[in-house]
Amino acid sequence: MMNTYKIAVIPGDGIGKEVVPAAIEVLDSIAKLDGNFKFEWTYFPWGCDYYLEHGEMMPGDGLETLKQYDQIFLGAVGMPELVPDHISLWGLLIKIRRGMKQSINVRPAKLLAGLQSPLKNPQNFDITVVRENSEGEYSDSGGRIHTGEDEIAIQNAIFTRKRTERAMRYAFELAKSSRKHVTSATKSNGLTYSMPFWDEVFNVVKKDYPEIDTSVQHIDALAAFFVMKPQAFDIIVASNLFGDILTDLGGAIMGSIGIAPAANLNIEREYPSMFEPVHGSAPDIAGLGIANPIGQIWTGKMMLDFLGHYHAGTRILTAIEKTLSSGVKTGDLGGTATLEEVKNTVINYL
Ligand SMILES: NC(=O)C1=CN([C@@H]2O[C@H](COP(=O)(O)OP(=O)(O)OC[C@H]3O[C@@H](n4cnc5c(N)ncnc54)[C@H](O)[C@@H]3O)[C@@H](O)[C@H]2O)C=CC1
Ligand SMILES: CC(=O)C(=O)O
Ligand SMILES: [K+]
Ligand SMILES: [Mn+2]
Repeated sequence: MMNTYKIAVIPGDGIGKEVVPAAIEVLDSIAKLDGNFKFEWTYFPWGCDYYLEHGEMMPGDGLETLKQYDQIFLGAVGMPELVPDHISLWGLLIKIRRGMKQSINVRPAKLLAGLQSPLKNPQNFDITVVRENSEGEYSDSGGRIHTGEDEIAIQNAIFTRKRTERAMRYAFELAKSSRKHVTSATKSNGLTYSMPFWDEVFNVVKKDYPEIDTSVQHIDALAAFFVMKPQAFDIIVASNLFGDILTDLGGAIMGSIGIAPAANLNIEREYPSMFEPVHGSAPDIAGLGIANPIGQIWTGKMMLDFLGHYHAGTRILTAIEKTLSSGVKTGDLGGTATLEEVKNTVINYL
């Protein structure tokens, strides 16, 4: 039976507009080769250009519109010289994550064939960070009062038992089909309420998974271990901000944040999930045709996995590794290839 997936496409800003069409070409190629499914792409021009014209990042009924699609494929958001980042991200990216109840963000990092990690002697690491994606330190609770010397900024971090537990349970479920280890990223030595709570919830949840080994690390030490011994980790569960920071580091130890993929999941499948790479809009290289499309392409593989097309997803990752092994790499990986060359090479290997 031929499945047709209706995908809402939001290239967004900067290099999002370059890497998204490239990844879509790759996804259309694998669909053709596979023969069991195809995509119907609908583009939405939402982002900072839209904001500059309309005063909002997406139309008022944008979330309702998105609910009509099977999944969302997004590039990146942000044009910091013209729109403050908290306006643009909260008006689109974070609005969708929350509005579509994408409470889990899954971000793998593994040593790929053909890639030079900046680590001197990298062991074979394969980590998945499960990031709580709907609350925590990313919060619009707080305020600013007074001016000048008296000025105060308050930013509340919000941790609910329900969502903390949901992220942790997802991590344990992943660990069952992985190497059966979950590490909790904490900081209960410096934060007196949120992270002791996080630790307590972790201790309760782990009792339901006696077959899974666990460890707890403060986020500062964990960041150091990502560099010193990334092979020691399997599944990591982290709060919104800790997971955010850790996964740029995960990209870096693979070779570049330009290759790191991510999936914002509505695990209940009540609303569409959103697939967007770890990296941002990279204004420093936008428009030059030299952005690395691999993060977005690998993100497309995660979308295929979520749709149940594991074989097609594996073929994409294999084609990525063959491309890198053949030396076709963009500048962030020390190569000289353009985005176009990398994309075409991936398609050829497919
Ligand atoms: N999920 C999203 O939409 C995100 C959006 N942002 C936004 O993006 C803008 C820029 O933020 P930055 O902190 O500079 O992070 P960034 O990830 O856009 O860029 C950091 C560095 O990595 C490089 N880089 C990123 N992706 C690359 C790729 N695919 N190929 C080659 N090089 C790549 C950039 O050129 C830059 O030097 C801001 O407006 C920020 O708020 C940042 C992170 C995530
Ligand atoms: C904004 C950002 O970097 C993230 O949430 O992934
Ligand atoms: K992104
Ligand atoms: Mn980030």
